[in-house]
Amino acid sequence: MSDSPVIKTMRVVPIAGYDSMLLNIGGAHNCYFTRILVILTDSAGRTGVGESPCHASTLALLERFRPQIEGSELLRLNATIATLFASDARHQQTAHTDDIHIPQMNPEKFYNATAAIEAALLDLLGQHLNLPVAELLASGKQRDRVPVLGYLFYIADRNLTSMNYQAGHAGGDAWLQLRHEKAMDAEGVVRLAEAAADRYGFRDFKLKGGVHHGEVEVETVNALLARFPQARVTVDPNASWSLDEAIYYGKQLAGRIPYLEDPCGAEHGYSGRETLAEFRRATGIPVATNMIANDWRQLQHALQLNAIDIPLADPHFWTMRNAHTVAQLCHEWGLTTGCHSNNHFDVSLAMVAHLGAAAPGDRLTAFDTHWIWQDGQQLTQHAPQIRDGYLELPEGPGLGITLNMERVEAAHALYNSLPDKNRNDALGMQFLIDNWSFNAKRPAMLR
Ligand SMILES: O=C([O-])C(=O)C[C@H](O)[C@@H](O)C(=O)[O-]
Ligand SMILES: [Mg+2]
Repeated sequence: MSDSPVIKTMRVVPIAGYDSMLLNIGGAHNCYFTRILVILTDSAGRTGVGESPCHASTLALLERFRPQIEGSELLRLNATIATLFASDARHQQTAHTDDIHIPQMNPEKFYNATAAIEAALLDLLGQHLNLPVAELLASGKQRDRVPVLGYLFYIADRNLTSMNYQAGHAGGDAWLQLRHEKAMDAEGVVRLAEAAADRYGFRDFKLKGGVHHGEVEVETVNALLARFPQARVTVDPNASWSLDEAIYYGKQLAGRIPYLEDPCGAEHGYSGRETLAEFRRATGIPVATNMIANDWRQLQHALQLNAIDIPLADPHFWTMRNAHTVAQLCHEWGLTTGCHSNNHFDVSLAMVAHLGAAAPGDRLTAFDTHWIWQDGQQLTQHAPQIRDGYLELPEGPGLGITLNMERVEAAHALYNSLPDKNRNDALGMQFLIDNWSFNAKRPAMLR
């Protein structure tokens, strides 16, 4: 035995929080969103934490991994994580009925589970060494703050539903009120952007598309650019446009947007990687993706086809250390580093902050985060802060956060009270359009 601290306990805590009625190609976000916390304690009396998207199969995998984690030596975390990767769980395919953005072949639940464990181990290791996690990733800490973007959505009218969407509080900060109110057109989205820019100082915005007809979404991008002429604005229709449509809209936006995200996808026997390569050639617009380059094999094919410029390597899809390796490849190979996000709590925000802080080079596009939609629901004593358009690296060793256990238990109780625990964006859409069902090629409001 070395003199390494030993992992004593691994607690897996499914949790829930509140969300607005945000629209995307998969439908409408539920009034609740769910995540998982992995909380590790070690023989030195420390606590480490990681966060991941929540799904019943991820919870089952975490239970399966427990024997490999409890009793392991902290300083041998490389070997511990390697045993997880060596297990057959990595290659098992899971059911994807509720997932809209991840290709069928991607065993993403394995990565979600492993990512949360790895983050918690890195948190403990950083505390043991008295170093921030950013210093433990291969290139070490490069910066103290990471540019992040204002992630804008069209918002449906919650009053049309019988679901428990929260209302904002009038008279306070405009963002904290507007994020709960209907915003179905360019004017509404510009108001949201103004409120978000006032509160967080954003200079970059991304519009979640795949909701209205492409013309309407281009009009919204134009309205954002007119209101924020210095800002970097883009749109992500989640591959709902055909290649022809993507080229048509792309040519209207060319020269005024920094990149387009997944403008088109698989069609007529051609893969998404092939259509994106054609889109790039036709428009010259850089392409970002979180849909067709989510593991090493997909990334390899995407790069061979020259299909993408910005792989949005989300640490929850890759693990923090693998996402950092993608950032290194971007740096060495002339690509741009970026990061995808889903709704999340502040543990994930800290994971993203450390990843961004350690990404080498200066070709970094503003990272995604949905956290502004959850701001105020934090589960830590002091959530990382977004100021002046930057996510600040929390101070202190490890991830630099301390859980507020009272809030964690309340979020766990909320999760336990939910009838539907897995994500299902079709539910809310039924209040807007009768018998609505998902169609990967149709924006959500067009049926
Ligand atoms: O394509 C993307 O950027 C995302 O997957 C981000 C989120 O999942 C977003 O689309 C959502 O949650 O509606
Ligand atoms: Mg995307």
